[in-house]
Amino acid sequence: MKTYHHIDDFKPVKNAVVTIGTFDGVHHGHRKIISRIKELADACGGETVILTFFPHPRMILHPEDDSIKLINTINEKADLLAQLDVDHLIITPFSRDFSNQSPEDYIRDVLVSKIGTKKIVIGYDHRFGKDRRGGLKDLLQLSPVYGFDVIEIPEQDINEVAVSSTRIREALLAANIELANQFLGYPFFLTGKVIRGDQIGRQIGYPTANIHVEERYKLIPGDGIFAVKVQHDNIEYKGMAYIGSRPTINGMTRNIEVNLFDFDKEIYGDTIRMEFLNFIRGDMKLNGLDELKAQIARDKEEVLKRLA
Ligand SMILES: Cc1cc2nc3c(=O)[nH]c(=O)nc-3n(C[C@H](O)[C@H](O)[C@H](O)COP(=O)(O)O)c2cc1C
Ligand SMILES: Nc1ncnc2c1ncn2[C@@H]1O[C@H](COP(=O)(O)OP(=O)(O)O)[C@@H](O)[C@H]1O
Repeated sequence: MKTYHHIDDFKPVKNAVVTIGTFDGVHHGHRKIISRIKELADACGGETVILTFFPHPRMILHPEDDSIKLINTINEKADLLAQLDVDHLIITPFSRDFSNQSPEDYIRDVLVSKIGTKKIVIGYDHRFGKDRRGGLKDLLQLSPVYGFDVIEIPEQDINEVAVSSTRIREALLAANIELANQFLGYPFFLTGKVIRGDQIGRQIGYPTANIHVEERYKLIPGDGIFAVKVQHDNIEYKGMAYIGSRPTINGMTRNIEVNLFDFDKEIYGDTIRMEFLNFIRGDMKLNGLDELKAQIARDKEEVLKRLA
């Protein structure tokens, strides 16, 4: 898959089969749409193109605004789409200029001239152009003029996509990993850098790599203890993760930490990827470090059972 960080970097391709959307999560519903464009492209010897928008204007205008939470970072999304063998991913900033184009200009300049659209697969309710004035109707009207086909994704499929995204976000926020993963069709994951913590972990025999996720818009699951798989330096480890504010030691910050099994290396500054597989239990305020240590030992047994 080729990725372009601006629409202007893309050179129109022959027989572009295009779809447009956010594709947050790249879940079951999204995969169905992607299968559709791949089938259409195969049938006409064309190439699949996904047009997605990033960053959201709210992120640029209000960088301190933390309210946007997404299942995937833009890089994670690109990786997931690459795994699905999409040919081209165009990531374009949702700038004022871009959104101020009239529907007609958008169709002619972006879809036809810049992308070379021959077929567009689009949700029944998709809106574009200034004040979101453009829609399916405009595409259908102009399709004979510019020689492309419009394939509508019916309401039922679009609703399924929206419902899945909402359910996944809600499930993750409620630490219901199994349900989120069921909707996603793959284990939810995050990626971050290992930073220094209070170095209490090693004192109780469970060192934990504290993970800093750079993208503030990445959705972090609700508090709890999780069975995880961690990739570090192309090796996969089993482990147990903790998300919470460490009430036992009156922690001040919400941490993402992981104790890796059969591992004993200093990895500060390294990047790790963590896949969430099971929820084990909720966060608790234990009575001192000895109780915490005993509880973590029980957690480990439970995690090993789940990951067996
Ligand atoms: C499997 C596991 C379960 C944990 N459960 C709790 C808990 O229930 N309550 C709590 O306050 N901290 C819990 N912690 C977090 C510990 O308090 C934390 O790892 C410890 O303070 C070390 O922090 P440090 O990495 O900053 O040194 C848990 C950690 C792990 C790895
Ligand atoms: N099995 C392990 N799991 C996680 N981190 C480990 C492990 N073994 C060694 N480490 C190292 O120890 C660090 C965690 O130790 P800890 O005492 O909890 O310190 P900190 O509070 O700085 O995280 C990790 O960042 C990593 O560099």
